Amino acid sequence: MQKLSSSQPDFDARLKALLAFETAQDPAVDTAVAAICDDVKARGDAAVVEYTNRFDRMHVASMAELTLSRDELQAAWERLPEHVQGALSTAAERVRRYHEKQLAHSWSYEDEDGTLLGQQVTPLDRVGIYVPGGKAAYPSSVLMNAMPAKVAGVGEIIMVVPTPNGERNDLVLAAAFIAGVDKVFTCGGAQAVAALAYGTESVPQVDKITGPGNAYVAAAKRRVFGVVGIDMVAGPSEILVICDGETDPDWIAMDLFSQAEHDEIAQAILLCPSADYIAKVEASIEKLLPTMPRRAIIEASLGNRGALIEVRDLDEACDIANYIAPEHLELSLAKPEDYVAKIRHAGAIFMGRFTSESLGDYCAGPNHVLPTSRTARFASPLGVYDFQKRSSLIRVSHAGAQQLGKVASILAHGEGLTAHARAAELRLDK
Ligand SMILES: NC(=O)c1ccc[n+]([C@@H]2O[C@H](COP(=O)([O-])OP(=O)(O)OC[C@H]3O[C@@H](n4cnc5c(N)ncnc54)[C@H](O)[C@@H]3O)[C@@H](O)[C@H]2O)c1
Ligand SMILES: N[C@H](CO)Cc1c[nH]c[nH+]1
Ligand SMILES: [Zn+2]
Repeated sequence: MQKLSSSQPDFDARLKALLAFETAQDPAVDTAVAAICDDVKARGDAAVVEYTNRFDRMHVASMAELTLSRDELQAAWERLPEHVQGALSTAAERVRRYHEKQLAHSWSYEDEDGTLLGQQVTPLDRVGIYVPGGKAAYPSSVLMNAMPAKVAGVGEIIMVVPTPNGERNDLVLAAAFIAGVDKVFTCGGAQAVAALAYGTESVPQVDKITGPGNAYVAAAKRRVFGVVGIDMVAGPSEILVICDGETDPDWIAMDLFSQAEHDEIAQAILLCPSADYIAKVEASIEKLLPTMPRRAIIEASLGNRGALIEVRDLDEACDIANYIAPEHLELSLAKPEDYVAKIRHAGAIFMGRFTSESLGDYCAGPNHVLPTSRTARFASPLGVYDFQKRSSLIRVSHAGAQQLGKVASILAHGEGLTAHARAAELRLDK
């Protein structure tokens, strides 16, 4: 794992190199994804079945074998032990309650002359949610995608999830059941994204696709954007921890592991003003790594893209955090409230020593689908707003047409658009 110090003369260049990662910019991935998407568009179900057999090592003959009804989701729920049902329900309820606060409502106002202006908010008709499943199963991602869609009032939720080797995960299916998913297709990757975007004989075309995934999924979402809406192009998971040097170093090591274990190209970084403390975290990492079932992934991730960075002070740590714009930022500090206002760019901010990022991944309430790869500079967590859209409302009164008609006429003539001008002028009193 790299060790850096902000006082190194070439620190800025080193930090830039550490962060360098562009989702789905690999031309080989783009080429493969383009071919898969075009094939699914042309051949529909047959192509989805072929690619699923190839990439997920399955042996199905038709799309029917990749289709799950609500009854099958319910059966998965009923197979779960009671304490697991309880945990899933608690998480779902907390996620629902948080997202209800995000619900936007229609609004309007009237000018003095009776002209009405406003915005009508409507849910999307049908959305597709992508639940990753290549290297791990993610029931929590089912909740994080489906609950905001449900709260928004989306008419139909179609979920896709790969089941490598044909192994279905009851927790994932049960989460889909309690979240109110309407239909599940057990396929993933670019072929699933293309099926949702273009529609096939079995998969209904959706209006928007949300959810994280690997480079193939990201490239496919980027490719189909425009045919359908997408939430974001998500990259691998990231965590940035700012610590004052007083948190148990084992806790911080495990928090870094928690995102590193997602993927060999996930990113985990610690910023701390104390070199002694950094050495303690390093020792904790060495001690704890052999105890981790996903040790190989964690080791690769920390080796590839992890770093322990000594900073001058906590203010500088906040400046660096704003540059990194991480997906997850832990403020493992005595008084996180003193620093939170200094953070302008982060997908989610976890405040205080007891707030491990992992609680946010599962059950705190806020969404865990967050902007990655520095996109928190301009993007926000997945939310109810991603499943609602807005139409402007304009109802001009007779009196309003007199005033607005004159303004529009002048501007339309200025643009040389006579029909626009005449349409306004025809409504002026003679
Ligand atoms: N941001 C979040 O909220 C969040 C949540 C969970 C996971 N993640 C991230 O999502 C990613 C999940 O990736 P994953 O791989 O586990 O699952 P995935 O479902 O994204 O990808 C699996 C699919 O990739 C396709 N694929 C694999 N190799 C291919 C190849 N050579 N050619 C064409 N297609 C191929 C297959 O179709 C397979 O079904 C990880 O990076 C993880 O960190 C993010
Ligand atoms: N940390 C992931 C988002 O980057 C979400 C997740 C799901 N399960 C565990 N973690
Ligand atoms: Zn996670």
